[in-house]
Amino acid sequence: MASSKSKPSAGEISSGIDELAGAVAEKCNMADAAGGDTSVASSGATTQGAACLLVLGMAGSGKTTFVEKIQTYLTARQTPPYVLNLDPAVRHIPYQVNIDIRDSVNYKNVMKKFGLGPNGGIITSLNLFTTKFSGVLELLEKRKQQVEYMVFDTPGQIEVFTWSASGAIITEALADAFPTVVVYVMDVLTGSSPITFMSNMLYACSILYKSKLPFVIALNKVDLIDPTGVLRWITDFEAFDLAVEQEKSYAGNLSRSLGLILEEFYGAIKTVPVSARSGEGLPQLFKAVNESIEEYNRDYKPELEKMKEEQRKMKQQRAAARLERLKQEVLETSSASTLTTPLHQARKEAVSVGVFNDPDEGRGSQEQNGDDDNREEESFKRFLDSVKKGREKYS
Ligand SMILES: Nc1nc2c(ncn2[C@@H]2O[C@H](COP(=O)(O)OP(=O)(O)OP(=O)(O)O)[C@@H](O)[C@H]2O)c(=O)[nH]1
Repeated sequence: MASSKSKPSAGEISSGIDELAGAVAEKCNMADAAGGDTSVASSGATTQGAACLLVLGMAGSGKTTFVEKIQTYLTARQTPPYVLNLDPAVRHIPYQVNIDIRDSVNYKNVMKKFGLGPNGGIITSLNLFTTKFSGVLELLEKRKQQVEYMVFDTPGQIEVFTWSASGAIITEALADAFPTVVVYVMDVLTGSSPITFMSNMLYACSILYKSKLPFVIALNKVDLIDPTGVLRWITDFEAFDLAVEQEKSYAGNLSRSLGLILEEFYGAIKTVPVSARSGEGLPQLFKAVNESIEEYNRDYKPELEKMKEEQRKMKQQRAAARLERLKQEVLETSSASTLTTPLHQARKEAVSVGVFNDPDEGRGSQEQNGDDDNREEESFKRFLDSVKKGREKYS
C-alpha cells in the first residue's frame, strides 16, 4: 500500500534515481572486492567460462535454501560458484554472497523516498540495480574463467523478476553474454495437489516461453514427500487425468484440458527431484544443468546470433529506405525549383560529394558519371577557394 505522504515530483525522482544508481555502481565494486576475493571464487578455473544459473520459483519454494545447498555442494567439489543475490527485501542470506543487491539499494529507503509499498519498493530497487547492470556484467566477465557456475537468487515474489522490465533486461543480458539456464524451484509438497501442480506448471511454462532458455525444474523438498506421483503426472498424462478426475470443480476441468496442452512443454524440460535441505538429488540436478548448458551452446546461441543478424539486416534496410526517401525528396526539390537558395545549394553539394550516390542503382551511366565528376570537381574547387579565403582572412 502506498504511504500517505505526498508523491515526489518527477525531478526529485530523477535525481533520486541518479543518486541511487551511482551508489549501485560503487557498491557493486565494493561487494565484489569483498566477496570476490574470498576462497569461494578463488579456485576452479575453467577453460570454457562460466554458465549462469537463474534460480526462480514461487515464494517459499526453497530458492534461498537451494542456493545455499548448491554452494556447499559445489565448494566441496572444488568448483565454488559465484553467487549473486537479486532479492532486495530478503532479511537473511545463509550463503556467502559475492554480489548482493542489498549492498547497493536499500529497499526500505526506496519505499520511503518514492512513497511506495513493499512490492513497488522491490520492483523499483531492482530497476535501480538494473540501470547499472552493465557494471555487474563487467565483474562477471572478469570472473568467468575462475568459476564454473554463477548462481542468481531472485526475489520471493516471482513476478517481480519474471514479468518486470528489469527481470527481462537482466535475463537477456546474461543470456547474451554467457550460457544461461533457468532452474525453476518447485515445492513438491504444495505441488502434490493436481490443481496447484498445474498452476506451478503453467507458471514454469510461461517463463520458458518468455525466456526461451534451457529449463530445469528442481522438484524440491523431496525429504518431506515422495515425488513419484508428481513425476508420473509429468511423464504420463493418463496418470494426471486420473488424479484430476476427483476434482469436480471448474478448476479441475480446466487443469485436465491444460494437462493435454502442456504435454509438449513437458518434453522441453528436465525435471529432477531434489532436497535443498539434505542435498539429495544434486548430482542428478547438475547433470541436467550441464546438459542444458550444452543445449544452450548448440541450439540457443546460434538462434540468438541469427536473431541479432536479422535485426542488423532490418536496421540496414530501414536506413536504406530512409536514405531512398531523402534522395527522392532532394531530387523532387531540385527539379521543382531553379532558385539557388542557400538550402538548395547545400543539397546540391551533398549530391555532388556522392552522399546519396548508390552504385547498385544502375543509374550510373557514363554520362551520369561524367556529370557527377564535373560536379565533384566544381565542389572541390569551391571548397579549396573557401579554405584559401579563410586563410587570407586570418593571416
Ligand atoms: N524440509 C525441507 N524444507 C525446505 C527445503 N527447502 C526449503 N525448505 C524450507 O522452506 C522454507 C522456505 O525456504 P526459502 O529457501 O526461504 O524459500 P524461498 O523460495 O527463498 O523463499 P522466498 O524468499 O520467500 O521466495 C524454509 O523454511 C526452508 O527451510 C527442503 O528441501 N526440505
